[in-house]
Amino acid sequence: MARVGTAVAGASPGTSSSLSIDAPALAGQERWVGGMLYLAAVDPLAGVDVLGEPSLYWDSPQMREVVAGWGEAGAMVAGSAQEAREVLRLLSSAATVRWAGEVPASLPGPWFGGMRFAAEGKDEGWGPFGFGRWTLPERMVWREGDRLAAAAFVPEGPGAEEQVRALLVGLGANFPAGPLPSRRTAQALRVSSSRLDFERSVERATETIAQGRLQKVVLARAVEIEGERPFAPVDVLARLREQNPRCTTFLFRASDGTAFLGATPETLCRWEGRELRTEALAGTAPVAQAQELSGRDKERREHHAVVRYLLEVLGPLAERIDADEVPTLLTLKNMVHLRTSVRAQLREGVGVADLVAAMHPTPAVGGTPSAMALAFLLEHEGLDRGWYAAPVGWVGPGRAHQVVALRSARVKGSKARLFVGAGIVAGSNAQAEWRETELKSLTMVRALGGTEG
Ligand SMILES: C=C(O[C@@H]1C=C(C(=O)O)C=C[C@H]1O)C(=O)O
Repeated sequence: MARVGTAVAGASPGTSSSLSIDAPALAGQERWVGGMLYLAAVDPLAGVDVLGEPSLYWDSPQMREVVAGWGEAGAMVAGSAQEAREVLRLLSSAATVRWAGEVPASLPGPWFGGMRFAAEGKDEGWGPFGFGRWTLPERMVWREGDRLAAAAFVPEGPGAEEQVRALLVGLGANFPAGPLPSRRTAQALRVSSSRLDFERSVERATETIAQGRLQKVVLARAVEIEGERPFAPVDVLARLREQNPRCTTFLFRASDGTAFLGATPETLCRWEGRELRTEALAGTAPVAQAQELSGRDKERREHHAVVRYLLEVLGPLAERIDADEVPTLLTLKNMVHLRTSVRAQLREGVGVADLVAAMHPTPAVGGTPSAMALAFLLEHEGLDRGWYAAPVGWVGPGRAHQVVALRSARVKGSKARLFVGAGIVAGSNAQAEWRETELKSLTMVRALGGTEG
């Protein structure tokens, strides 16, 4: 059963969940009071200097969405994929916030969170994240057009509006006007990952593919990283957004403060009313080989597995689907991907909960046939992916933006566990796939090490 937790004002993640109710029972009711104001400021992340480390960050330059959040006014927890679907359905249909005073013209969220890639997992480090968890920040600051707006949320109850006003007064008076000052604290990293294990799994995958039981499977591995000093998530975020302007930079905090952060190039769904935007992103080469990428047979097969899948699963949910006829190149800092943009006009009543349930995991992170690929991963990958490669993002009434949590790491103190994967099809070569995952790891390694690279 999905649960709703309300936290006391000012509480940090981990002190929530005092109230436990059946999430669907909330539908149609207003349980939080929100208030807003505009700030004379330019960078939501700059709030770190007065509010401390944020509990969430979301920066999608493509959609012009930038949000930082502090504290937790409420949390919704899901213990399974079915519960995650219920929570997403609830948050995308019910107005959970009653606005006191001015109502924002547009607002990402206000619920932010994510879920696990798959149900099973043994890595205790993922424990505090739960299967799925979405939070309503106590204070959030976001870009609305050319201005920054700030909101505060408090559980509905006596005195709630006064509490909201007090929080807003504090935000308006103290929020730094300038951008986050750059704090370039480069540090040496100890990096380790088992090459032999990964290459063996790739070989096992190509054998299974040769036997005809699988067409594609995306194998991932973890990279263990240790810094000389504890990582400062804000500094890592600042570098991620600067170095990856075409990606969505994100941070979510678990109940014990562990950070899950990254800069992903892949959108799972941007949903608004009847409109859906999604994409197939698969097929990778170093920037220097960009011109050859579109012509490579192996890369094209990896890519087309995703396009076919999207058209197939979206078919029953859409009245109309438009996809690019040929993939284009998406150029990132040090690699290029094949990308096919897909837009759909959805059937009445289809929302983000249905989209996530139908689409995740796409063969960009799972494989084909999907069930076979997932069974293969469970048996041979030897990795608890946790929230890596899973849908993370924001949701609110009638709108949501979910990305695929790639190029990401779980960070606690001076330790980080980073995740990278690559699509395996017939003809894949273990050494080349290792090199591809090394390339993908650079996004996080550079940001954690504080280097420009
Ligand atoms: C699995 C990852 O990336 C995915 C796999 C890709 C590929 O195999 O070419 C490309 C982009 C992503 O869909 C990752 O970054 O960890």
